[in-house]
Amino acid sequence: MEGIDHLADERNKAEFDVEDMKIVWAGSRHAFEVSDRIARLVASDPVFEKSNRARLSRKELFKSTLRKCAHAFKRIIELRLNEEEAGRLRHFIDQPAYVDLHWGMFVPAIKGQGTEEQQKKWLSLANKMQIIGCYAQTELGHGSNVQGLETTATFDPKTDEFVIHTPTQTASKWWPGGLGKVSTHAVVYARLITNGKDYGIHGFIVQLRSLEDHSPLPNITVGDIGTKMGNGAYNSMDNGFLMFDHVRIPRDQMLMRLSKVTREGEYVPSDVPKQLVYGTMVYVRQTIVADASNALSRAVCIATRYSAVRRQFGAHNGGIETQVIDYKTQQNRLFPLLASAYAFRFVGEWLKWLYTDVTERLAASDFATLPEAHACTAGLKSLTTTATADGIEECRKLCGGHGYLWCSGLPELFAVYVPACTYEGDNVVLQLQVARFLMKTVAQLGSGKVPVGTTAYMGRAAHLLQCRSGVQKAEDWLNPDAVLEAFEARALRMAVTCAKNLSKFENQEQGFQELLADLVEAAIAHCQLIVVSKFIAKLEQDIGGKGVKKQLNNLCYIYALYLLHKHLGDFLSTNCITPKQASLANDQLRSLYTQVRPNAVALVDAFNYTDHYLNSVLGRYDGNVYPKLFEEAWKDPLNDSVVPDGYHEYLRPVLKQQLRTARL
Ligand SMILES: CCCCCCCC/C=C\CCC/C=C/C(=O)SCCNC(=O)CCNC(=O)[C@H](O)C(C)(C)COP(=O)(O)OP(=O)(O)OC[C@H]1O[C@@H](n2cnc3c(N)ncnc32)[C@H](O)[C@@H]1OP(=O)(O)O
Ligand SMILES: Cc1cc2nc3c(=O)[nH]c(=O)nc-3n(C[C@H](O)[C@H](O)[C@H](O)COP(=O)(O)OP(=O)(O)OC[C@H]3O[C@@H](n4cnc5c(N)ncnc54)[C@H](O)[C@@H]3O)c2cc1C
Repeated sequence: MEGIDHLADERNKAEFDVEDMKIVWAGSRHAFEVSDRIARLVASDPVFEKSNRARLSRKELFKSTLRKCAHAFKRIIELRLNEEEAGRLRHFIDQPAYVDLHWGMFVPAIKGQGTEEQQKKWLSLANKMQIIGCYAQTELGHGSNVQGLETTATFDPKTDEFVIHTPTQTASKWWPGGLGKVSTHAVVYARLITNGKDYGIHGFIVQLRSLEDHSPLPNITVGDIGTKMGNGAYNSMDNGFLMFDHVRIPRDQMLMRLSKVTREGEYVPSDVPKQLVYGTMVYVRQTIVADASNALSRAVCIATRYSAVRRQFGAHNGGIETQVIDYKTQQNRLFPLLASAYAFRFVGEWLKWLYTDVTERLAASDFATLPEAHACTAGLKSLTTTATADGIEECRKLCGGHGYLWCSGLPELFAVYVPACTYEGDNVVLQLQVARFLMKTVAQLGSGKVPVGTTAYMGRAAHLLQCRSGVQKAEDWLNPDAVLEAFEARALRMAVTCAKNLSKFENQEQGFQELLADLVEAAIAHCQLIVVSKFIAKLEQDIGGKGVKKQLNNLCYIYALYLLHKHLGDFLSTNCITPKQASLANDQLRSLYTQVRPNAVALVDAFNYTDHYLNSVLGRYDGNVYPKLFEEAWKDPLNDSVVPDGYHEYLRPVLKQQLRTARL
């Protein structure tokens, strides 16, 4: 059956041009060509083989990760890959590794917080990987509460040095990726103390290991924090612990772009907002949003192809059974995830634009949009990672029993992805940041300050607080204004209700703590509005290609109406829609599922994933699932011998009843 495309019928049904959709998914023809070329390069290189990852011991997995990273670096140099191509190469190698933190956080932290001189010195080393760095912020006792970090950096004017110290066990750095076994350097976040005064958290470049023999430098204790969830999965990463015993570094290793300490030990505060010290987190949260669509689309691609291959029930007189993708229940679980993958793609594109815009403004000393950029990156990171992690698990269930096999690709994908709900800010803690931003915006309504950007809708409070949806028939739910109005009214009404409830408390902070759960829900409603509105905005762009826009339109309204259905309680209790309108939305949703059904396989083909990248027997491009499941089963070490190890010691005595006591 090798060489036969078992999904050919599905592909023939498609009503749009897949090649054109591939360009839309990639973002541009250029981006598509780069991704396509690099994905094939990785897939054809035996060093990047990954099908046996789960069977490796932690040590073997880690060593093979080091090998892959070194080989990737060699190929980048040999092929003279540019930054974009190198990034795609690391992406398609698809193995969490120290390089993610080196390129993803260490380098950006120096770029964002280092002076020009510091950038020149440290980036020239980091860019050539003559030093390897990590981002050491979280401590054993403090992760979310950055202000609560305990590590100290005390200035010693006698020697012009900072003394980096871990005063307690809870102050030990704990979690930084790449720290455990690899990094030679770290950007360490510590409390800056000079002239006996604590000036709060600042970043410092600290060398951890010898560049000669890799041993830890004196007074530094460093190691790996231990095995994490899942076989293979995130265990290729050396998340580490780190303790300093009065380690001295030169004063000029404090990242001084924002604030400084002079030779005399005087603290010179920054003339820009102090929150810019959190800038690396804003950057990474933005990349995590862009990455959510990769992970979700991968799971959806596997579940969609397999749902088209898999048949259950419905056979009459020995005929073939029904493809499980034809069951409305399967569609109701799968198609909203397909739509979410596209929605997150487009909101990720938009967030990248927002981040670039705020960065340019900051460079021109315009800080006005920083709070919004923080709220958007925090809220969308939280929203998209939660939905993606849940979505991957749903895809596993959509694949029935075979989804639970490691070779489905889904267990490992879930185990690698799920910590995204925690790292770079716990998802609840991040939504609370959005809630604070919303409460401030609501408080300013009526003050003459006009809300802008993603909160511009709040400026139409007079209308949105009292409007009733005009939807009268199912098709009305395909009207962008109707959908936007319902989402805007719901988000605003939830925020305003929270603000009203807050105002009943004398102590605002106490009130905030009391209302945390409602505030998170209001923040989620606001973030969902952002995603829906950016999908609708995408449809307003000039999108070419046969039938492409129609498909995107269907997916956009599936995303919106599915959310409406899922959060019906919000929409009904805030009187944004009536039960009748909710029922019409459901009718429309079912109709959209029917329209997407013949296009489903082509819509996941548009992700252009190689079989290597998917690493899934169930998600194979050719749909040749069953023989390949057998092949994988035969490869399992338990099948190396017909009679298992341990038979003579532990099975035979049981079977032969040699373990029976005399009494029995
Ligand atoms: C394409 C491929 C891409 C792949 C993508 C993968 C990349 C890497 C992959 C994987 C590796 C994972 C690596 C993980 C790394 C980490 O986890 S690093 C550690 C991350 N840690 C956190 O995120 C901690 C979370 N906590 C915080 O961010 C903050 O402490 C806080 C919760 C925001 C609270 O801050 P604070 O204590 O200061 O308290 P507040 O009083 O609430 O805030 C003060 C004001 O500051 C504003 N604020 C807060 N944060 C920011 C920010 N980041 N930017 C701008 N402004 C900020 C806040 O709104 C307050 O403002 P106000 O005074 O006006 O109200
Ligand atoms: C795989 C992985 C990689 C990581 N990589 C790095 C790295 O490279 N560098 C680095 O510095 N760190 C890293 N981290 C650490 C990560 O950033 C933190 O774990 C994260 O910020 C969450 O903090 P925490 O662990 O302290 O959670 P906690 O804050 O202890 O959260 C525990 C619970 O308390 C709740 N909670 C906490 N505060 C509040 C509040 N104010 N209101 C309501 N609820 C609250 C949370 O919602 C959560 O349910 C990594 C973590 C993981 C899992």
